[in-house]
Amino acid sequence: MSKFGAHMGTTELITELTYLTGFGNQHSSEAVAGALPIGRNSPQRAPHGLYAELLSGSAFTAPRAANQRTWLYRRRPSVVVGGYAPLAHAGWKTGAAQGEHAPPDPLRWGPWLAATEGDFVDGLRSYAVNGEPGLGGMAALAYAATRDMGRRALVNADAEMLIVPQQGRLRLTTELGRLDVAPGMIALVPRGLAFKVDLLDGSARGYVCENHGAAFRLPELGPIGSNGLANPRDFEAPVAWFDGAAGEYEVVKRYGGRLWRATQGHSPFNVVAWHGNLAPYRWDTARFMAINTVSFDHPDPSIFTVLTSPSDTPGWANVDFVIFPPRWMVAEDTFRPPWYHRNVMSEFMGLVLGQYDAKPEGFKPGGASLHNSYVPHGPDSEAFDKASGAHLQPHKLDHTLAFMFETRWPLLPTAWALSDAPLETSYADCWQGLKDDFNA
Ligand SMILES: O=C(O)Cc1cc(O)ccc1O
Ligand SMILES: [Fe+2]
Repeated sequence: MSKFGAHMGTTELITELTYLTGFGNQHSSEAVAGALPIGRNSPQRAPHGLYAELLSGSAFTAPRAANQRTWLYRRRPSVVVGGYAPLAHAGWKTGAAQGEHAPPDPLRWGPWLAATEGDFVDGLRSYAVNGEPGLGGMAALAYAATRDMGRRALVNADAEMLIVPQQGRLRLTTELGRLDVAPGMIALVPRGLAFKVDLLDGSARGYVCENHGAAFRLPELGPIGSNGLANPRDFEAPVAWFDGAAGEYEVVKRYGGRLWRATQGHSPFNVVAWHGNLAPYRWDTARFMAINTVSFDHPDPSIFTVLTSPSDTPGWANVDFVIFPPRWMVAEDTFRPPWYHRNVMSEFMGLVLGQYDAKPEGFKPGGASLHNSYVPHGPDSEAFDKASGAHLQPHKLDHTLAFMFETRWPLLPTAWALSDAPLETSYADCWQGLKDDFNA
């Protein structure tokens, strides 16, 4: 039984894997007793004949609160890999240079079904991109997989990867150990860490945010105080685990907005012990302590921020990860769904489960929408009529999970998103029924 008890509801999990808890903690883990050096990081000879290797997520001189690094004690250092050659890919795009012109229309896609068999890497498709790998920005992607990655690893040197499963449980094997991730949970893989995705249910589908900017962190809580929203202790990191099986491995590397591949004669998942505060995590959205009005009005969606990647301008996120979880609606004399709005920030949304209150029928689980910078949007006519006529009682929005990647830079849809993906041709029609009801 996992640490997430059955009482949490959305994600009855999975296996007996064990985890270390606490976002950003200084974790320590060893798969073999004595593999972790005590009192120093680089002894003349590391224990058990292992190699010491440092993985940093921040400049050495970053302020202590933002400093991230982990020491790995492994059977061979990751420099032992063959030469890289370019690898073609059907639809993984990153950076504004790989996007198309963004039309000033709202865009929405139905659930995507991959036409071909493939693993997690094969099944990545970018909906929308901005920024530039190495400098900042993000990409919003879909994934669909019908095969394990098996003896294939991915190293994304361009971006941290936030994975949002929508169908099918995943087993992530990372250099630091294994994580089981079900729909309703998310996984966060640090930039530059090797990992692979195997399928616990035979197939899987979901979303990915590639974050080219500052690493995701928990948002400040301000007047909320010292508890609430996503709580640090609910983030689970893996314990050290290594792959003993000999044989060839393919390493796929995202580097400079391009994909590369190399082969090596051993598994990259050969880390016997590690310690540090740069680690992959899983987190169950059912653990989100939602805060909202208990009087009136609809608060800004920033109240639902799980993780934020700040930019260099205070308050203007490179990307925020925001969820719309099950919650009670109690506002009095209030139009409860989102208001109509035009925002400077750009909003990419996905739906894991159920219905989203602003678009009860039109937005499908597995679908996606893009309301770009200054593109007007809000509840469709159906949602408006329902909410403005509703008898306002406490009401539970249940069996629902929508999310948003919100970024300060406009998102450019990709060629795939505009042509091959299930783009709706008349999305904007969902607002045409909003009549002029003015009566003077
Ligand atoms: O557009 C959306 O559906 C996302 C959203 C939700 C909300 O409650 C307020 C603003 C906002 O952009
Ligand atoms: Fe919005």
